[in-house]
Amino acid sequence: MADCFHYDDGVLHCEGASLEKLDRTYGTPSYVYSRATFRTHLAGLKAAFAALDPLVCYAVKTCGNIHLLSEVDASGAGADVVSGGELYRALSAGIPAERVVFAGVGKSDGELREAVEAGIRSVNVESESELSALGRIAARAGRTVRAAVRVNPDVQSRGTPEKTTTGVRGSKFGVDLGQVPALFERAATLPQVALDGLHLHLGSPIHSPEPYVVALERILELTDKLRTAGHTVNSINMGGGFAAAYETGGAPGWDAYAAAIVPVLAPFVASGGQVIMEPGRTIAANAGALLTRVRFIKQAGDRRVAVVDAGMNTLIRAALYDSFHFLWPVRPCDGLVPPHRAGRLHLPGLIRYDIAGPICETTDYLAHDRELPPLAEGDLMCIFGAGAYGMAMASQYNATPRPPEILVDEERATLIRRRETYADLIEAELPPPSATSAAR
Ligand SMILES: Cc1ncc(COP(=O)(O)O)c(C=O)c1O
Ligand SMILES: N[C@@H](CCCC[NH3+])C(=O)O
Repeated sequence: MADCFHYDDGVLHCEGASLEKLDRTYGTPSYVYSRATFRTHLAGLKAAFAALDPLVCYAVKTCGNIHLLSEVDASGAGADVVSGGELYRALSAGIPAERVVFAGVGKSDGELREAVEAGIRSVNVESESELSALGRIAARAGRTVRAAVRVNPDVQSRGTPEKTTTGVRGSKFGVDLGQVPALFERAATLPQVALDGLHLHLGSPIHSPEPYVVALERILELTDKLRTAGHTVNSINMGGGFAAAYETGGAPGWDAYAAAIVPVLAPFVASGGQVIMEPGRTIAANAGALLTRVRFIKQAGDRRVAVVDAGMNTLIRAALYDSFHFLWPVRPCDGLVPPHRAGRLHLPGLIRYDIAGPICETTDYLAHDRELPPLAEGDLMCIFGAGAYGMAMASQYNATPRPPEILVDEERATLIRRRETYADLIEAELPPPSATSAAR
């Protein structure tokens, strides 16, 4: 998996752009993306699975800026969306509706209607009630909608946090295996719903191919059962979940996933079936980084704390899931450039820090106990692997404007989302009575 963030002459660059230079133009905190990495990842994943000729539907929730989505479109990939808003993003970026699949346990009537009217590739229903609602809405619109059932295959994956596991018994996601035939029976009574696919998503990240193999074998067995009962299964959507290397070598390559998964699905494809996949993290995580600045350094008991200007409002993953993000100064003192990215680097001269954000929450840390080159107030730091679920989960908590997003293409940097302002914080709020009467 390519990574275009590298040290050149002791200074961190994204492709050919120095992060110091980006800071001078855009300030901190800022999200910086490498177009080459994003593109290479889309192409590399597709190549690894070429034998299945899959429809790759990039998970918009991961990082949904329309400039990145237009890269997705240009690569020939589609979009996996989980809300009307994500559908709007995908269509706004030019992704054709026939390459869009729509998951989600709680779609509103309005969202189902938008999907039906857009004519998307598949609405992935997650309950019998949703299937009935889809039938009613499609009938009212006088349109036929293509659908799949999201199946809960009840497969646990080792190392996947409980908080991000979706495909185990009792989860709110999908329909238990045993209930799926009943949904196909029900769909047969809904003339406007063409139910012809099965969908699964085990969770995120799934650190090895084995859980996919187990889940897909169950799905293929179910496919046989459904076909024997006279139903049609034209597509199997294996969801997302491929890991990203937050530490050097910390994830299997796509070839390793493909080596195990392709043989399982090849007979289905040979029989005319289509495979769909919904990668997110594996595409975007290492295509993006968060640039932040050390504001203050303080001693708290026996801990050395560097307070930076990015916090859980900017990147919530560490505070929410205890996730690991490698971080390092943009111009490390004494040229202490990291030889690779890992939790513990044994270099002489490192000092142990906690990296805290400015938010008024006890969990607002980006990292604990990290050995880093000596930091000074004002230093620029880079938080790596922040392209996935970074900006997408950023908030205005503590009334903090969200950061800008910058897309780098070789030496050229383009602002693809501006920094929010204080005015953005109150933009959607109606004036309070006092302000209204004062204005009169
Ligand atoms: C239905 C669905 N598909 C795809 C994804 C993308 O997952 P990942 O970013 O791990 O590839 C998710 C998120 O976990 C999801 O919920
Ligand atoms: N948002 C999570 C993973 C869950 C993905 C959504 N189904 C993360 O930051 O890792």
